[in-house]
Amino acid sequence: MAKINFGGVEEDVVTREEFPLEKALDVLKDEVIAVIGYGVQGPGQSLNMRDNGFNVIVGQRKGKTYDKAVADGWVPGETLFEIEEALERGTIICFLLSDAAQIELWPTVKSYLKPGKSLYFSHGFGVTYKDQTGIVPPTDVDVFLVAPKGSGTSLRRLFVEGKGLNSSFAIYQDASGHAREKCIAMGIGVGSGYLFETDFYKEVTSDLTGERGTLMGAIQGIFAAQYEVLRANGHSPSEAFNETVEELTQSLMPLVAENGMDWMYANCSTTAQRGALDWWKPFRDATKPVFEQLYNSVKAGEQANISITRNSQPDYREKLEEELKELRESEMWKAGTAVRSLRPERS
Ligand SMILES: NC(=O)C1=CN([C@@H]2O[C@H](COP(=O)(O)OP(=O)(O)OC[C@H]3O[C@@H](n4cnc5c(N)ncnc54)[C@H](O)[C@@H]3O)[C@@H](O)[C@H]2O)C=CC1
Ligand SMILES: CC(=O)[C@](C)(O)C(=O)O
Ligand SMILES: [Mg+2]
Ligand SMILES: [Mg+2]
Repeated sequence: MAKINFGGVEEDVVTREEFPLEKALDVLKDEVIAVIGYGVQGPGQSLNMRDNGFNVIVGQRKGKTYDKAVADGWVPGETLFEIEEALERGTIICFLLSDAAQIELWPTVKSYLKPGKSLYFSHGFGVTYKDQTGIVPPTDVDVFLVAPKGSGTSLRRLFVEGKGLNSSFAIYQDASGHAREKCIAMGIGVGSGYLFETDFYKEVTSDLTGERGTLMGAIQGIFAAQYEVLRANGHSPSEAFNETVEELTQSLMPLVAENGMDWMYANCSTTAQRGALDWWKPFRDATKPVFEQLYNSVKAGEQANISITRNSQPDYREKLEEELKELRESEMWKAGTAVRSLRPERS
């Protein structure tokens, strides 16, 4: 493992240099990797592994998603199967159904986990919240996770561009004595950038916090708050959207991604720098109590409970669609649609 200094804290990480693809292919040469579920992570991970030369099959129930798998080049009866058939054939079972759906399929999956097989997750959810999910793996299988830090869509896109998303990895159970190398080999296989180690509990608590926080929940909240204040003060939707979202995604965040926040600041006016340096701390202080409340709720298992309860309802898709529609049809995001349509590269 490479020792890297992260802001004064030394951590062991796995890079592609020290664990090259050839090594990963060798570690998994006798395995049949069965990706169960072809939603968001399923396609990204299975296609990347297939293109990397691994022996991969997909298990997906019939329907629209199955058809998508066929369109992506998976061949029924050869590399694409009904779920139970894939579970039978696979030696590494990648459980990539939505976290709520995993509960329903678990008894089936469990019945195919013969000794010597491995169970792979991309989230610590099912195992950590076992009191709520009932997911307790048999003791004679390896259990590990690789959690790409981003959407399966980006995992695939970046792979195709020759880049990679970073992933965490964790070993929950090492029955074979080889769980660790198998897990890291899977991490390399799915197209990770570098891999950092965690455990199932830390993976799920950080992930649930991040997606509810700065990655998705908080960012939308801050966008909405600023947009509303600008609109209430007479600014047009164009002006409010550009000043809240478009400039951030098109101009400033790519600079942050490239070289950090200070460098982005340094490439803005001295006026902007002065203001940003004065205001970031009040924003931190105003939102920190909300982040603390969020983390405590995650820690107490409340967020898992809400996710399971809400996402197990028979009409959850319709309800979800209504909430997404509320976002899509808000003035801010409708303004966004118009703004995007005017990007020079789209006309
Ligand atoms: N969406 C993402 O990009 C990320 C997801 N993860 C984790 O990866 C895992 C998979 O998540 P997603 O790809 O988002 O899943 P998803 O919500 O896209 O669902 C995956 C598949 O589950 C199937 N499915 C749903 N209910 C089913 C049932 N009752 N029986 C059989 N099949 C059923 C669907 O047909 C779909 O193909 C989860 O543990 C998630 O937390 C981790 C990182 C990012
Ligand atoms: C994309 C990702 O890693 C998330 C936000 O945690 C998720 O989709 O669960
Ligand atoms: Mg998540
Ligand atoms: Mg995540």
